[in-house]
Amino acid sequence: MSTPAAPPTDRPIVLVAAAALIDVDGRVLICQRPEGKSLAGLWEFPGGKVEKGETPEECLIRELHEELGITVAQACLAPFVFASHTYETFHLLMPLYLLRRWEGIVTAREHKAMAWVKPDKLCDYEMPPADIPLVAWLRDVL
Ligand SMILES: Nc1nc2c([nH]c(=O)n2[C@H]2C[C@H](O)[C@@H](COP(=O)(O)OP(=O)(O)OP(=O)(O)O)O2)c(=O)[nH]1
Ligand SMILES: [Mg+2]
Repeated sequence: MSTPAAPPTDRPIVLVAAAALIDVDGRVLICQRPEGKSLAGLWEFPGGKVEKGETPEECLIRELHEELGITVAQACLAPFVFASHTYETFHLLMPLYLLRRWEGIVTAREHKAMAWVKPDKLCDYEMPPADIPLVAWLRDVL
């Protein structure tokens, strides 16, 4: 017997593009969300909401420049895994790309703090619930 369909909701699907920057020692960059924003204080992968008319890759190149001050070539963005998570007011769909090459010095321009973390230590940082499965994938692959 098939499961009855869930009743429709008006919860929008929000598309967010994010990147796991990986340094030469295999550490991953996470950034702490600033006060005054949703999920403040939690550690996330840099990135942001895909705007109208943008591809996820264009969005990510823009966001990484705004948030970290780096220049990224589209060819260096390697699609990895995605998060699909229901929050109270929206459903998050978030592709995560791996990124090992960029130009410029990574600087926390909009975040409260940033950290380069070995994959097996990411669990020491509180991250949004949507990110938990992504951390497991990174631990397996890196
Ligand atoms: N960037 C990012 N966002 C995440 C992660 N995990 C997670 O649940 N989110 C959520 C938090 C937010 O609801 C949404 C991203 O929105 P945001 O506020 O950072 O978007 P943005 O950078 O475009 O900023 P804004 O212009 O809307 O202020 O996705 C993550 O690892 N990285
Ligand atoms: Mg952002």
